Order: sequence, then C-alpha cells, then structure tokens
Amino acid sequence: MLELEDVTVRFDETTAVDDVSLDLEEGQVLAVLGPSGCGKSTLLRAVAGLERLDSGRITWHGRDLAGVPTHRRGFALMFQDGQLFAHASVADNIAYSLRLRGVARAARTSRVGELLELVGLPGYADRRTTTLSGGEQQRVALARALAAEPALLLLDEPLSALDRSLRERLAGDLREILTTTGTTAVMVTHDHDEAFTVADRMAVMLAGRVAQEGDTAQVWHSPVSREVAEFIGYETVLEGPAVAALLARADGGHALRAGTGGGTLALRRSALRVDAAGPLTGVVRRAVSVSDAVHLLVEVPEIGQVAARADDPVHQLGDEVRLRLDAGGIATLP
Ligand SMILES: Nc1ncnc2c1ncn2[C@@H]1O[C@H](COP(=O)(O)OP(=O)(O)OP(=O)(O)O)[C@@H](O)[C@H]1O
Repeated sequence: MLELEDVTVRFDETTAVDDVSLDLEEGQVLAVLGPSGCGKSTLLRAVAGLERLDSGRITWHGRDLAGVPTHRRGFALMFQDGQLFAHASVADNIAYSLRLRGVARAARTSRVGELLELVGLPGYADRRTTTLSGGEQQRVALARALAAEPALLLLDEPLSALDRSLRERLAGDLREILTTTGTTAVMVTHDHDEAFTVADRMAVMLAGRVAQEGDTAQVWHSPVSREVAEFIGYETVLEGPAVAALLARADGGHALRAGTGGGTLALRRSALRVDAAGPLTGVVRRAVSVSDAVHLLVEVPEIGQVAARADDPVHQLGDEVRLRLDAGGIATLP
C-alpha cells in the first residue's frame, strides 16, 4: 500500500506540493486531478523518487521510501509522450525491461505477444515505432510500462497528447487494462472525465493541496467546495436567493427539495435541458454547437445566468427557452 503523509515539496519560493496526505490500496487506481501548475506532476515525481521531499514521508507497504532511489522502487513511469525508443521495433521497446532482467528470448517474445494483445495491437511486434499513430504509440508505451510488472504504475497525463475521441476511447481501454491486470496506479490528469473513467479514487489538487479525496463517484456527486465543483465540471453555482428561486420554480415534489436546505447548489450543464414543458423560463445569451448538442448560457430571472444544454441548434441569441431540471446533475455544496 502507498501512503503519503504530510508531503511538502518546495522549489525556492514555490511550494509545489503543500502538506499532502493520501493513501492507496493495492489494486486501486488513484487519479490526481487538478489544473495546470497545481503540483500534480511534482507529487507524482516525488512518489517516483525524482523529487526530494522538504517534509513528510512516503511509504510503500509500510517501508519509508526516503533514500530508496527511483530504480529500486519497483515502480514504472509513463509520461504524456510515451518516450519510446524511436529506432527500435515495437517488440524491442516492450521487451526492454525484460531484457534488463535477463528474461530469455523465447519468454520475452511470448510476453510481448501477450502485452500486445492486452493493449489491442496484436501483430505489431515488428513495426518501427516511428510508423505508429499517436494512439498506437501510447498503447506501446503502456505495454512497455506493464512489461516490468511494476508494483505501482505512475501515469503522468498519459492521454493528453491525443485528440479528444481517441482520448475517450483509450481512457476506457486503460481502465479495462489496469483492472484486468490488477495494477495499482496513480494517474495525473487535468481532465475530469478521464479521471472519472479510469480511476477508483480521485484526489482533486488545487494550489499544491488536496482539496478533496475519495471514491471517484462520491467526489463526482458530492464536491466539498465551489472550487472543486467548478473544476470537476459543475458550470453553474447558485447561492442564496437564486437557490430559493430555483427551488420555488422547480416542479412541486422535486427530488431537489429534499436535502438542499437553501445552501449552495452546483449544477452540471446536463442538469438544465431545454424542454418546452420545463418549469424555468429564460433568455438565450450564448449558444455554441458541439458535436452532439448545443451549449447554451441562459439568463433566468431571479436566478441569473445558467449553463444549459439543448439537443438541436434551433435557438438564437435572445430567444426565450424553457428548461427542465435533472436532479442527477445537481450537487448541494456544504
Ligand atoms: N524544477 C522546478 N523548479 C522550479 N519550479 C518548479 C519545478 N518544477 C515545478 N515547479 C513549479 O511548481 C509548481 C507545480 O508544478 P507541477 O509541474 O507539479 O504542476 P502540474 O500541476 O503538474 O502542472 P501541469 O499540468 O502544467 O504540468 C509550478 O508552479 C511550477 O512552476
């Protein structure tokens, strides 16, 4: 089990990682999610033994890792760009750690075959890595990292160099591969959807500190602060009279009334959908078409501007629209 206790890493005036405590059970995947510059890569590098701690400690199965060099930790690292050996074949890239460990050729070949199956690239063994697409390169990098059977796999933005649709697909595959192999992993990402798809647990990091940590679904549905909510995709936050106005207009026995207690509400865009029979009325202030929907900003009297979603692009600026509420996309902030 991995345990971080009050870990701090400073660079001169900057406290990149500020008193962070986290733990991870064997076989689990933890996503460290946060905006650029929040310290997540530094945290990962500290676990890998690539950054010195200013205070705190990191233990693995109870053993303090201070003084244990990177190559003796038994962890594997995979970065954004995969960093494959450009002029070697796919098989040689994947077999690299096996060769270092003195695994015999036949066993290496068979293991490479298994790993290529696992990452969805059967038959790619003899390809040069320079002839692969970005997504294929990331799959090979993952196979190479898994070949060493690392006690812990550390992934730093493994999918961020890829285009969106590929990223979504690979995130699903990554989840399946990590689960199938029972790999314990920490993945750093700035993409909340990716964190949700891949990880069992999620730690949201803001300005060097862990703002919230927990089960992925729990963090997703119950953010503890406005900052966390906004970072994980709740685009509208309503307080005070706006909440009262929303609840007053929502359908009579709406699930929302229970548990809200007039506090602060965070709403995902998916919580407010254009629906001719919806209870809220507002005016469209912005409309942006995306692949399968239209993202709207709607001004609702007494509530203010809210992010909403429409299924078709028929709405113009200034149009009046009605909105329906979906309680599944609404969280009550403490
Ligand atoms: N070697 C270093 N020397 C000085 N400052 C550093 C160093 N590495 C990181 N920092 C600073 O520490 C802070 C955290 O950096 P870090 O790379 O961990 O953030 P991050 O969350 O991974 O960001 P990104 O998503 O942009 O990679 C930043 O302010 C960065 O400028």
